Amino acid sequence: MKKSEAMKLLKESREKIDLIDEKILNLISERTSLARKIIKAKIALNMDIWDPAREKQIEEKTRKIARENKIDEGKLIKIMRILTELNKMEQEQILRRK
Ligand SMILES: O=C(O)C(=O)C[C@]1(C(=O)O)C=C[C@@H](O)C=C1
Repeated sequence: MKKSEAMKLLKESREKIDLIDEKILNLISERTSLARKIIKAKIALNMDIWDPAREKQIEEKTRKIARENKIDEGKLIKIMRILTELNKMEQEQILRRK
């Protein structure tokens, strides 16, 4: 590959990554907003914040998607765990404020 081609490829790929990162971060914000709604339902239904069966479902779905896309399963699961942790933390904060 020529140096000029490589530089173009790097620049274009990084621009794409910037756009994807923005989308990911906006989706994470959207996901977190849903957790703030869910806590209201959980309070009304007298449910715990932690739902291990639901988390298991998410883990299984993540494993499947990781395998289909040949991405490291463990790493993808770690990302999803961070997202569920973020939501549980948000829900706990709302509960404490009540
Ligand atoms: O589905 C719920 O009950 C949620 O509160 C959302 C969520 C998640 O982030 O996906 C968070 C905590 C639960 O343990 C399970 C799932």
